[in-house]
Order: sequence, then structure tokens, then C-alpha cells
Amino acid sequence: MLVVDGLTKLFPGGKGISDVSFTVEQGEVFGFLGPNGAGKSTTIRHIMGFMKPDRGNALIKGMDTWKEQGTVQKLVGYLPGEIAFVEGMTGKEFLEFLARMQRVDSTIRRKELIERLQFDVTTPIRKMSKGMKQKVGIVAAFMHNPELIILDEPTSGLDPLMQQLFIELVLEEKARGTTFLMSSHSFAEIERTCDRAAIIKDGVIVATNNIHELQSMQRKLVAIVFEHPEDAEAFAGGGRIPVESRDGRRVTVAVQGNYNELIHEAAKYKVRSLDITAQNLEDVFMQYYDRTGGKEAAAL
Ligand SMILES: Nc1ncnc2c1ncn2[C@@H]1O[C@H](COP(=O)(O)OP(=O)(O)OP(=O)(O)O)[C@@H](O)[C@H]1O
Repeated sequence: MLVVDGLTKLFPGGKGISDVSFTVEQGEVFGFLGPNGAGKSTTIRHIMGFMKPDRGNALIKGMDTWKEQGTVQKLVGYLPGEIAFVEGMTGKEFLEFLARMQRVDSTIRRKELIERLQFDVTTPIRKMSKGMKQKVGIVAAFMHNPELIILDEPTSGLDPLMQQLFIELVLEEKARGTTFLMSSHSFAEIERTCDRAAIIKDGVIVATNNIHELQSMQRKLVAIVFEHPEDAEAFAGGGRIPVESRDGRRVTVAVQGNYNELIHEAAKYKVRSLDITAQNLEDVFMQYYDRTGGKEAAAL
């Protein structure tokens, strides 16, 4: 669906992006992660055909996004990092204006999205908060049911409830086969929606990784409180599960994917309670990247 190949753009100040390459398959949700100024928006603007690359290109369904920007932009739903609204319009007028440009009858879907996102669409845009403007932008990106949706920091300005609702929207669209490219600062958000993610730093992709693979490498600390101290002792002394610590009835073990074995061993005794804490997935990503020098991470 989307191929980014060697995309390079150097700005006069020396910043920019260098040799950015990745592929997003049809129906995939692909995350694009990186700190401020890393080059996420610059890459996305090239993918949308708004900027001419110095080298390389971006193809959507085989079409060069710079050379065929008019055709390509019709296929895509786009939420920019900073939305430029037409002055003096209400949210409703703006969305109707866009709908006429998109040339798709999106009335029903538009109404549905506005109801889901719960905002007053008759408010003049200049009076809207950042979060409200972001909601107008989300409706604009989704309403014409595009095959590919490109979102630049979609949840910035949204409160936690709305962030959750946004994630649900993405997952629903994904189930319908829509492809997504989504930039974010937040690994947690990417983790809940994406199949794969690329990390960009100083204009260069440092790793591309499969999120499910990372989740299976994620180390979890499980604290089990047994009914009887002697059970805790027997469990800890069994030697089958690596024990981090034991304190009376409470045994803490580290698990990495081998849940069945833990459940099997613990079930031999009477368990009073369980507490699970997960290692931050971002740390797993970076640890993995450091260990392999990026080679294996880039290959996943
Ligand atoms: N038109 C431009 N002219 C000169 N420098 C630019 C231009 N656009 C972006 N840059 C610089 O290129 C770098 C990458 O910017 P970009 O906006 O792509 O980062 P980003 O990853 O999207 O960051 P953020 O999360 O802050 O939006 C930054 O250092 C920025 O200052």
C-alpha cells in the first residue's frame, strides 16, 4: 500500500531526513515513533506529496506521491500535526467544505463520528480548544472511508477518555481493512494499535520492529502470594521458574513469554493473590536494539 524508499530532504539549517525507508502493507497499522524534531512530520509531508524530496520517493499503491499528488491525496485520509483551518468557519462548515472537495457522500459517517467524539460542531473554529480542533481533524481524516489514513500525532490535545475512544476508532477501521500510518511520541499508544513501528531519530530510522514480537520479549514480574509459607518455599525451591525474591508467603518471579509453565507450577499450590507488573515496552525496544546493534531489529 505504501512504500517509502530512501526519502531524503536536507533543510538549509542542516536538519531534515536521510534515507528514510519502510513499507506499510495493506490492512496494517504502522507506527512512526520519535522525539520532537526527529523528522516524523517531514517524512509524512513527503508521503502526502506536499514536499519534493532531494532523493528517494514515496509510493502509494505504486503512484509517486510527489508526481501524482492530486490522485494520491484523494485516496488518503490525512490528519496534519497542525491543522490549517479556513478562517471564519464553524466546524460543520469546514467539514462540509472538505466533503465537497473529497467528492464522496460522507454525510452519514460524518454525523456518526461527530456523535462519537462528542463535540459541538457548530462552534466557530477560532473559538475551539486544541482538543476540539483535533476532533474536527479526526472526523475530516476518517469521514470519506479512505483506504489509507495518515495521522500526525493524532491524540495530542485529547484527554485520556478521548484518547481511548480514538484507539477504539482505529481498531474498528483496522478490522475493516483500512491501512494506517500513525506518528506519535507515545509508545503506549502505538503498542495498543500498531502491528509494526519504526523509530526515527535525528532524521534517520534507527529500528523497525514487530510490536507482537516485542510484547513476547517483554519481561513481566509476577508476585504470587501463597496461602501457606511452606507452599511458597516449595514453589521457590522447585527450580523450574527463575525466582527473583521470596518473602514469607510472597514469591516474585520474572516471566518472559513462558506463562503456561508458571501457571502450571503455581497451580500445584493454593494461591491467595497475584500481582503482575510489565517492563515498559519502549525499554524492550531499545534494549533489543542495543543488543543487536539494530541489525536484527531492522530486519523484523
Ligand atoms: N521547512 C523547514 N525548514 C527548515 N527546517 C525544518 C523545516 N521543517 C522542519 N525542519 C526541521 O527539521 C527537523 C525535523 O522536523 P519535523 O517537524 O519533521 O520533526 P517531528 O519529528 O515531526 O517533530 P515534532 O514531534 O516536534 O513535530 C527539525 O529540526 C525541524 O526544525
